[in-house]
Amino acid sequence: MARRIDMALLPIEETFARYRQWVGRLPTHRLPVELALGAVLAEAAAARIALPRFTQSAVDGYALLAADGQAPRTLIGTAAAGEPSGVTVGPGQAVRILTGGVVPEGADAVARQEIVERTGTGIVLTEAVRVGEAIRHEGEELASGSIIANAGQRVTAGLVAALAMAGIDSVEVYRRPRVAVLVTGDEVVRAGEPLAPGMVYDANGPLLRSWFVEHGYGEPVVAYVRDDESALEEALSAALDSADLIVTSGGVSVGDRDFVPLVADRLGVRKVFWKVAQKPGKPLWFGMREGKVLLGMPGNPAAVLVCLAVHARAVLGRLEGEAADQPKWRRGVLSAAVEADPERDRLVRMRLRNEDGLVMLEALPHQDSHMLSNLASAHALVWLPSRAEAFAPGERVSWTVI
Ligand SMILES: Nc1nc2c(c(=O)[nH]1)N[C@H]1C(S)=C(S)[C@@H](COP(=O)(O)OP(=O)(O)OC[C@H]3O[C@@H](n4cnc5c(N)ncnc54)[C@H](O)[C@@H]3O)O[C@H]1N2
Ligand code: MOO
Repeated sequence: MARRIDMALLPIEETFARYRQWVGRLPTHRLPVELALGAVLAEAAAARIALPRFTQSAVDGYALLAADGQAPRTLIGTAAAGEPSGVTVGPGQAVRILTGGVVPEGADAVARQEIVERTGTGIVLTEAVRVGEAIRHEGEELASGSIIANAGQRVTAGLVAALAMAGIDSVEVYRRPRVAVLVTGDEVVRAGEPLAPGMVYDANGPLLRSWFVEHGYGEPVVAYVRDDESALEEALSAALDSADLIVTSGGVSVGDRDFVPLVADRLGVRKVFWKVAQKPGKPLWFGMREGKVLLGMPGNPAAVLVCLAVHARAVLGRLEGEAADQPKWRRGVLSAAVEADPERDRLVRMRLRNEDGLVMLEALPHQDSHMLSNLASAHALVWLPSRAEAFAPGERVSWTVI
């Protein structure tokens, strides 16, 4: 079944192409490895030392020559972690060694303590050992100079550890973006305040702030703006001066008080696209001014969520120099039929279950763009391309983490 294309709405795939084309990378800087957590590497990181650095024992036991079999050995020294024995082991000799201790010259195996009996001045093995037993050899994991991570890779806690272990104390990374959030709407009231008729509690401020914090960008600057052209102009101008990524919520559709496109244009933000073939989040507006990105998100909270999970992720990846140009899509199987939309791709919040190795996805109720309550049970945001007929149980679909 061919997709019915609404020319006014940009397909989601095309938005990724536009971000790739328009959004440049932020400058790079050098950071101590631990401070680089969450940032993206701007150059490959190479091990400064071989790993293991020296041939060492994997157990607490005795370093010796395997060829002596079970003949008695005399103890001639001790090697603890960080304290090499300094002796050379010959036939009929052994060195007491602790896990991580340097294997002494001459020794070619370590007998773990459990198979050793102590005699007065020496030891006897209750079973023989093979050459190389319980030894970690110098360079067996990595040669000095091996590439541990590539440019475009995000630094995780595990990578911080791997870099540190290989003697890398600082890395060149892209600067993380500064984010400003503008929550527009005269009807928006902060939680805890009285709610006059026609007013709604603010969901987008808490959503946007928490999302950026949760994803490691720190506290964004959040401002609340009335539905007033000059108030918006002032706030947006300040945001463009201070942030790399500006996200607005509300005021981006075709209503009488939807001023974001107008004011953005007046401030010299060049529109790249407005309106995407997605549900929710259709009126998404994207533009650039001197490297600064403006994502004008709709006011409906579920539209904001979708725009964050799909579009903000893609834009942040470009700003931060990530190799991927869009969120990571995984595959799963629908456990029940789901309605399709003939004009817009649907982004549906679903519950995820693993069943015999398959990821099963089940759509949650309350998917409309003004509804958020199902987030308590949602794990996955499922991308259902626009088409006339419903999606059938068992169909394979793409999803991303929500
Ligand atoms: N004639 C048309 N009307 C609308 C269209 C259209 O194509 N033609 N598109 C609809 C779609 S789709 C969406 S999405 C909305 C987006 O409108 P705006 O971006 O201008 O957003 P607002 O009108 O300001 O707000 C929409 C909705 O969300 C509530 N809201 C706003 N901010 C918050 C907040 N911080 N926390 C909680 N809820 C918020 C607001 O009260 C509205 O109910 O336009 C449709 N209209
Ligand atoms: O695009 Mo709007 O978010 O469908 O309601």
